[in-house]
Amino acid sequence: MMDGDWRRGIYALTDAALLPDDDTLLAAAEGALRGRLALLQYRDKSSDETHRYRQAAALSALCRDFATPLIINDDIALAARLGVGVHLGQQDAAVAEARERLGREAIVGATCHARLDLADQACRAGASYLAFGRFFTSQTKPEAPPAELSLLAEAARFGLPRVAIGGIDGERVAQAVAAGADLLAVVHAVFGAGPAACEHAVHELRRRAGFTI
Ligand SMILES: Cc1ncc(COP(=O)(O)OP(=O)(O)O)c(N)n1
Ligand SMILES: Cc1ncsc1CCOP(=O)(O)O
Ligand SMILES: [Mg+2]
Repeated sequence: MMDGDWRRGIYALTDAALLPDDDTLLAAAEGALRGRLALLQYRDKSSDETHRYRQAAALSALCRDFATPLIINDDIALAARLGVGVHLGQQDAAVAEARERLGREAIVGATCHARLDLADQACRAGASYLAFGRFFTSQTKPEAPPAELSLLAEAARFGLPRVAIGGIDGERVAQAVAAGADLLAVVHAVFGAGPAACEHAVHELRRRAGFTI
């Protein structure tokens, strides 16, 4: 059981290609949670709602055991059904809609790519955190628009936690933190080596990031 601050630390995103079935997904997520995540995101692009609900509900129960917030990618209705947070990109529903449907306390994250104007809009619409990137080459989403790390310092003006995403691994995590990232959003560096390696992967990212608690 952990009861940490979700605003600073490692933010792991699941990946349906790396974690193709329920057992693998849950074993990997449990390992990552044992390594002490700040947040866990369920990211699954399939259109099978039954499959998505089943997996997200299982992750929600697991996250409750670790007192770690679960975030659902893209899908406000699924987040509302489970009573958890949501992450929205520029092609997804509006942050204001999520805030209205999920309530004041919910974590609502927003993708801002490399743009401070998008961060300003998300902030005004009630976002809980602002995600920037991709900062490095990403195996998971190579086509994501690139961003410079210097953007993170400029984004301090919004007073919200700043998430860095895209190619973050053990070699790069300290650079992202030094540039101003509060949360390091990671797919491959946590889930790329299989369920048995996830706990160590998160510990190692935390150590290299300088997160001591
Ligand atoms: C923490 C975090 N940051 C960025 C994203 C990307 O969201 P989006 O631009 O909507 O792209 P998809 O993830 O939906 O492909 C994210 N999911 N999480
Ligand atoms: C969803 C998303 N948005 C920008 S990069 C990315 C994927 C990050 O995955 P990885 O940590 O494997 O580069
Ligand atoms: Mg999206």
